[in-house]
Amino acid sequence: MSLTAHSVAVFCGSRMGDKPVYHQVAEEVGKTLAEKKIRLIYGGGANGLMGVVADSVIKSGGVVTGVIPEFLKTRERMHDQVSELIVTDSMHVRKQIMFARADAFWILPGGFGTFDETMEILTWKQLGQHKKPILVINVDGWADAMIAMLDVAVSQGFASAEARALIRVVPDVLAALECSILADQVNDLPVSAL
Ligand SMILES: Nc1ncnc2c1ncn2[C@@H]1O[C@H](COP(=O)(O)O)[C@@H](O)[C@H]1O
Repeated sequence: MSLTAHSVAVFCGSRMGDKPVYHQVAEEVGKTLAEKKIRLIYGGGANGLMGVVADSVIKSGGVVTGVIPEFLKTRERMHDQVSELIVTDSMHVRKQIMFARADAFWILPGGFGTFDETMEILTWKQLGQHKKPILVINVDGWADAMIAMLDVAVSQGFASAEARALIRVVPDVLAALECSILADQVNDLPVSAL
């Protein structure tokens, strides 16, 4: 028997990006999570695509946990309408809480912070620290270059094909949902391990 995730961490931009389709898909992600009664775990800001996803979940009657470090409360405009807001004293603790609370990770268009979060969650999986699904929603090819970089690491002998298979690229939100199946999970990482 397979179970769909109860909570999904969405990593995406704190900016809007340059294409309307990014905004549209971020809204669709929020609506879908709310309709499927899946809790959104995210970075807690109201800016950019992050804010769009959170607003969309809230508008559709869903549940949102925002996790934001104290030092980013102003810069990322902390969202004050979320169901649960966790303010951390560091970026590391934010990442740890988001990791621990999520059953799966969805990656939407974003910038350097999104890349960092994606690589970290992928490398933790490569090191056997979790088995949670990681899905890149490749909206209008935004992730092509990032995926190409992973493939180059494999072709140059720096990563295994097995490790490359730990992150999946999907075309849309529906596919991400279908791939977000609960896997056996290794115990959550203690903060001290980061
Ligand atoms: N180095 C980082 N590690 C984790 N998360 C980060 C880092 N830098 C920024 N972030 C957060 O990621 C999201 C999205 O950032 P974008 O650069 O807009 O993709 C944001 O909440 C950052 O605080």
